[in-house]
Amino acid sequence: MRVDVVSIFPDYLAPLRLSLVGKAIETGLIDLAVHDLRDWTHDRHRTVDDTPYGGGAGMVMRPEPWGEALDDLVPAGTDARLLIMTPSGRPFDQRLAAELAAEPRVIIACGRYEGIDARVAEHAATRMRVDEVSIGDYVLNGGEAAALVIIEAFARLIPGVIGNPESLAEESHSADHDQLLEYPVYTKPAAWRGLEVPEVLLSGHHGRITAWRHERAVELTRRRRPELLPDAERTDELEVRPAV
Ligand SMILES: NC(=S)c1ccno1
Repeated sequence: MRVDVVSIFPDYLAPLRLSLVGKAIETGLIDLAVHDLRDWTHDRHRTVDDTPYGGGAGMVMRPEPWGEALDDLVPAGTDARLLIMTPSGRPFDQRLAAELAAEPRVIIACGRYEGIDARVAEHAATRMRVDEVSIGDYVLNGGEAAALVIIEAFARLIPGVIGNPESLAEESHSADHDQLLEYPVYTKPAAWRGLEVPEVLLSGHHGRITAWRHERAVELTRRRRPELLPDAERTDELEVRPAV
C-alpha cells in the first residue's frame, strides 16, 4: 500500500517511522512518502495561503499548490483515495479504517489555517475518490495530528503489520466483536494492592471466560456507548451504575 501525506509541516509526520508502522514501512508493507506542500509553490516566499473571499478572520490555503501536488502525486488514470483532514468531515471510525486498509493508494491532505480552498476537493473529485474526514468534534491547528491517528488506525489492519492477527479480533469497535467496547483485561499478579483478578479468569474454563468477557463488553458498551449496542443486546431498563 502506498500512502502519501502532504503538509506544510512534514516533520510532524516523523513519528510514523517508529514502532509497528515504522517496521511496516521498513519491510515494504507500506510505502510512505511525506511531501512539503511548499514544494509546489513558485514565489520567493513559498506562499500557500491568502485572505478568505467574503471576509472573516484567518487565512485560507490557496488551491494552486494543492492542485499541482495532486497532479504530480496522482497522474491521470491512477486509482487513489484522497482524504482531507477537517473538523467538518465525516466521522472517522473503525469501519472506515478497515476500508482504507484495503486501498492500494491513499493520499492525505493536511490543511492548516482556516482550511483548504473548497475547489481543491471539488476538482479532485472529478478524477479520484475524495473523503473529507474528521477524527472528532474538536478543532486542531492542522490536519497532521489527525493524519497520524488515521494512518495508525488503518495501517495496523493491513495483513502482516500486527504480528498476531488474533489480537485484532476482540478489540473495541471491531466487526468480529459486534462493534462492542473491549472487555477489561488483567495480567499478573493475581492480587495487587488488595485488588483481585476476577476469579473466572483464573478458572481455565474457556466457555465461562468467553461468556464473562462478552457480558463485560456488553455492560461496558451499554454504560459508555449505548448507541453502539447491537439490537439483540438493547434493553429498556434504566441501569443505574457507578460511572467508571
Ligand atoms: N477534527 C479534525 S480531523 C481537525 C482537522 C483540523 N482541525 O480539526
